[in-house]
Amino acid sequence: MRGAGLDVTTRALSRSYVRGGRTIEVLRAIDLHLDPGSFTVLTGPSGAGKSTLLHLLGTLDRPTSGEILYDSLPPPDKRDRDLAAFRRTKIGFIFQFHHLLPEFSALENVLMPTWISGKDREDTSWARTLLEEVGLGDRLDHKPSELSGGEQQRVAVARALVMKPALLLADEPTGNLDSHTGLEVFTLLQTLSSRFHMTCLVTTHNETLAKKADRHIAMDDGQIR
Ligand SMILES: Nc1ncnc2c1ncn2[C@@H]1O[C@H](COP(=O)(O)OP(=O)(O)OP(=O)(O)O)[C@@H](O)[C@H]1O
Repeated sequence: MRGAGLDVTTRALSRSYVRGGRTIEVLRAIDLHLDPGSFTVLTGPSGAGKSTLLHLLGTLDRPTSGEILYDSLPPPDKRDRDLAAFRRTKIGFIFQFHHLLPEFSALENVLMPTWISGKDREDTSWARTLLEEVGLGDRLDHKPSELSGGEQQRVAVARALVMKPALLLADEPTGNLDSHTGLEVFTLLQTLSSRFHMTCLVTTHNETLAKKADRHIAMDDGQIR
């Protein structure tokens, strides 16, 4: 896997919503830098703006003002197709709920992003390697319902890595897991970030996990504290 994590910089990144004639400032002029290959945990109370920040960094949403630079460049914005390709090839996502497709096996779920990118991107041997990396080499043919919660989240981790992303965004990846399994999945993310030199930003409400990261950023009320 390519060993080049993405360098991510935000400048005065802001996002607000207008509701009932009132403007809600969810992110307030955030200046953030993620070094290539770094592993950072983001904590903060509910409503602090963590998910909103991850959505912006993942180009799933656009800032109201300010900018995000990836390796010093803005993301493509001229044509949505270019932006979708940028997102698909550079960024991996993991969410609290794994969103695996129930009709498909673990291996097929991992391959899914490659199918969406075009059949020529399919790389079954890489998908198998990833499932081995996450400890599921003997569960390739299992459907999600035949896997434990922790195993399902491991499949989601392998799926997030199949396109060899340079940036991995994980929004409460352990939020739905018991503390032991959550620690295992968190440690796995740290190991993979280091092995593949992938820039990682992980949100959690778990302070014990936050202490294990190289870097811990705390957010409150739309700002970094
Ligand atoms: N589409 C929207 N319209 C209006 N307000 C929104 C919208 N999306 C998010 N918000 C508001 O933005 C604030 C931040 O939400 P966000 O989901 O980023 O918080 P969070 O820190 O991830 O919280 P949690 O830890 O509970 O997941 C909340 O007050 C939320 O209500």
